[in-house]
Amino acid sequence: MQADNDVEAVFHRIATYFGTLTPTGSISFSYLTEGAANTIWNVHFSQDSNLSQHDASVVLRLRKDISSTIPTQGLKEQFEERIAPLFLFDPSLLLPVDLLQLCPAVVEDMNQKLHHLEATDQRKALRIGVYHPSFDIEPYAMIMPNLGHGAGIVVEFKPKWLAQSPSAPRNAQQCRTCALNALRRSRGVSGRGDSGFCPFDLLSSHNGILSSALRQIWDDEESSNVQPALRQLQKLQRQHNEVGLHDFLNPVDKDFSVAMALRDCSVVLKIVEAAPREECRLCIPAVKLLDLDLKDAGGGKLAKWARMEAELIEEGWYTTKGGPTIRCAMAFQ
Ligand SMILES: O=P(O)(O)O[C@@H]1[C@@H](OP(=O)(O)O)[C@H](OP(=O)(O)O)[C@H](O)[C@H](OP(=O)(O)O)[C@H]1OP(=O)(O)O
Ligand SMILES: Nc1ncnc2c1ncn2[C@@H]1O[C@H](COP(=O)(O)OP(=O)(O)OP(=O)(O)O)[C@@H](O)[C@H]1O
Repeated sequence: MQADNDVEAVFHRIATYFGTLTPTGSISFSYLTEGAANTIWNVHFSQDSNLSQHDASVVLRLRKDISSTIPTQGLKEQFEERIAPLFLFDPSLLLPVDLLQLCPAVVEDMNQKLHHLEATDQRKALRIGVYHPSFDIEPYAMIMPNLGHGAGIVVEFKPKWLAQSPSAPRNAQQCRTCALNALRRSRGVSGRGDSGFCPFDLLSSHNGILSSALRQIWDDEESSNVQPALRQLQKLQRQHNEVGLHDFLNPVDKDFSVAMALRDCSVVLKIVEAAPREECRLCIPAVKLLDLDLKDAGGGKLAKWARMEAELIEEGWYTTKGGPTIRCAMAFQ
């Protein structure tokens, strides 16, 4: 059957990724998780496969059929041209990402799995109803190492805005992230960008402040490896800082794609038991930045950014203190 042959061809392409030209056994995919724009799938090999030692060691990332995503091949080119050069100081912060050609049957199977997850209440309510484009429209996925594979635990957070918005009032008491979190909490909504701490605390030279922020995401004092990566991210955000209300309202000749990507990426930390003679109980051998896709200002995004910034300014979210649930570092400067 053609569909089986196609799936076999995908299997061979994934085997080639691992340097194996004659794979045995079979391959399957299981849903791992998803964000607003992409779904993430574990890659499994049957026990009798000569690739079984690689079971769940890589993931596939498929874009969703929404106006804010662009073809995966173009996304990869943009990443290589615009994002990778920003991280030459430490390329290990980025995950190696490759393109993988899928086939109609695999894409269809994954869409059916999303439907099944919905029918069995295993897909978050806010993600329901969005699937992948058909193979004709999007033949590629990204393939990359699974950060959750192997020993240790994985902790993830979004640092969001590590530089204040250029259009925040001079007398601001809250940073861009805390101001938006306060607005959203007042409306009973919050997303992954609300980690429960002020992003500036992540850059604090005061150990107690840093530890207390990080304890919102994992329950230990170890933090030494995290700040260099965050400082670099802050530096890059400052270099790409044309993201004020004036910029969004006057977008001609402006490019927000890198600036807004730098403000919406995730930090993933791998945490493992330290060797017995180490000072700390745990250590962080890997810090990675995920989801640095360039942001497309189309599809209503530009209007959203302008509206959000205008609301924060006009409704006074920058200038009020956050209240009992938000402790912004700016209010303590
Ligand atoms: O607008 P923000 O700052 O809330 O960021 C959005 C994120 O919300 P967050 O605040 O991190 O919970 C939002 O994240 P979640 O929905 O919380 O996973 C998306 O990352 C969204 O980007 P896109 O639409 O997928 O390109 C993000 O939108 P843009 O960065 O593209 O505006
Ligand atoms: N290589 C990976 N290994 C393990 N988990 C991953 C990997 N890549 C992504 N994930 C998980 O999948 C989630 C969603 O992935 P990703 O951030 O790429 O989606 P997105 O739709 O672009 O996110 P957003 O909601 O920010 O737009 C991540 O937050 C992370 O938990």
